[in-house]
Order: sequence, then C-alpha cells, then structure tokens
Amino acid sequence: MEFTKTPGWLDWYASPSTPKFKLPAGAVDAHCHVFGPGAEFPYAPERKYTPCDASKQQLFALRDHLGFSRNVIVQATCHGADNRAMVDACKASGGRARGVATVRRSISDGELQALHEAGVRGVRFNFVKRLVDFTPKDELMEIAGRIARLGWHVVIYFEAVDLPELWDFFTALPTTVVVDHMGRPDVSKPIDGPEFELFLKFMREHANVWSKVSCPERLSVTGPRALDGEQAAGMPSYRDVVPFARRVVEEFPDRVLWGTDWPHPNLKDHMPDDGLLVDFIPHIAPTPELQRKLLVDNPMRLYWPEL
Ligand SMILES: O=C(O)c1cc(C(=O)O)oc(=O)c1
Repeated sequence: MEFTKTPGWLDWYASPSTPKFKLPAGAVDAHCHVFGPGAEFPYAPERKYTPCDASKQQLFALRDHLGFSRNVIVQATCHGADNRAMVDACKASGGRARGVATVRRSISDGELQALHEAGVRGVRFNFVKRLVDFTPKDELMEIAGRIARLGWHVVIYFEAVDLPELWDFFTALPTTVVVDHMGRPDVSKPIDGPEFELFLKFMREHANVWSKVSCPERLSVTGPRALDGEQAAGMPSYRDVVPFARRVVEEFPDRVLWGTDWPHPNLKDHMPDDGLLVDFIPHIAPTPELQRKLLVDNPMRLYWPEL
C-alpha cells in the first residue's frame, strides 16, 4: 500500500551526532517507536497522521550509535491497535526490545498471551485528543484488569490541563502506571504553580505511578534546540524543561524512565539530533547514581525483571 505523509511532516534526523555523555552500561531507551514501513505494516485507517517510515533496522542502528543496549518500543497511534510492526521489531531484536501495545476489549486471551511471548509488557491508554478518538473508560478499565493478571503495566499519555478530570480513573488503575513525557507540563508556567504541583502530588500520593522524563523537544518553549549550531555555548538544549524533569528525577529516583521518542512524531518546527538529546540527560540526572537508576535499574525492573 502507498501512503502519502501528512503535509508538513518532518522526517527523523538521519545523521545524529555521537553523544558526549557516555551512557552507563546496559542503558535502555525506554520510549521509542517504529513506523511501518507502510508497505509491509500499513498505517491504521483511523490514524490522525501519516508519518514517514521508520523501520526496526533504523531503530536498532540508532540504538547502537547512541550506545543504548535495549529499547522499549511503544505502539504509535498511527498504527491504531494493529501491533504487528511493534511486535515484529520486538521479535527481531534478539531479546533486546520489549513492547507496549494498544489493544481493544475484543482482544482474546490467546492474543494477549501471544503479545506477551513477543515481549509486550504493557498497554498504552492515550488521552491526547489530537492523536486518538475517545475510548470509553469502562473499556479501558476492563483491559487494565485483564492485563494486570499478566503482570503488565499501563502507560498513559495526557496533557497537564486534563489531569484533574482524569484523576479518579488514573488512581483506580490496578497496575503500575507509567506517565508519558511527565504528563506534558506547560513549562512556561511556574514549576511550583498548581498545575505541576498536581502532577507531583499524583506521583507522591500513588507509589505505583512512574514517569518518563522524556521529550524536552516537545515541551520546550524557549529552546535552544538540539540541533548543530543551535546549542548555546555551555548551555543544555531545551533548558526551560530542565528544572521540571530534574525535579521529578530527584524526588522520585526509583520511578523514572528516559527515552529518545525517536522518530519524534508530529514535531512541527524542528527535528532534534538524538545524540544531543542524550547529552540532555546529565542536566536532569546530575549524578552517576541517578543516571544508573534512570537508564538501567528502573527500566530493567519494569521490562526485564527476570535478568
Ligand atoms: O505528541 C505526540 O504527537 C506523540 C505521538 C505519539 C503517537 O502517535 O503514538 O507518541 C508520542 O509519544 C508522542
């Protein structure tokens, strides 16, 4: 099948720099995606965008270039609940990738078991309105109950303004709950303002809630961007995001994950250099101990507990 990219689509950056920051041994890129290729794994009819292809081979090449050992491949919304591309990548990884799927309530126990055997360890519930149509909460709760029995967790993606309305649902989930991209704070608001405070309270009061401290390139308002020539001398890229992410890492060091978010769907004004994104890590996790927890211990506990 032939697909035409969404107008204005930015392709991932094909020649990332070699990071200056040396990742600890065994580091996990705990949030990344594969897109198609569309000719082999067609994009879903209900998708809200059509991306460029981003194959498993290209993902594994990036992993090796940046110095990661493993990937967690999160089902992208452009594939809907058709998990074939993600599953194919997990199976081809030689045990070095685990997956997070999107499923509907019609999925059978046998199909869930097959996903588990392929390496899936979680399901993703998406509440970002530009990405998905609404799924009734009773359907999601039913799915959460079924996947809890497999020892899986739930990944949630939402925007900070929607947390109050989603609070009761999130806090009733029976599994570990992993928040994508810190619940998308508005970093132009004060870090000690009510919006981010509510997110910290969510984590503080619920020991089963984890957060990915990822996607500074999506959250940043002031930059500078992680692109050659756009980094201010001696300053981290996306420095307006640093205090938010660092706060979460320092307060909840055992419940944070980091990922590149490659191939960075839906960015509108620039495409980051993934090598420079890795160089962002020591600004938010300033000590070797915090770095080891963020990049190795925490993702291994969640995705490879048997190792
Ligand atoms: O903000 C986004 O556009 C976005 C989209 C997706 C997806 O389409 O799955 O995943 C992400 O992690 C982020």
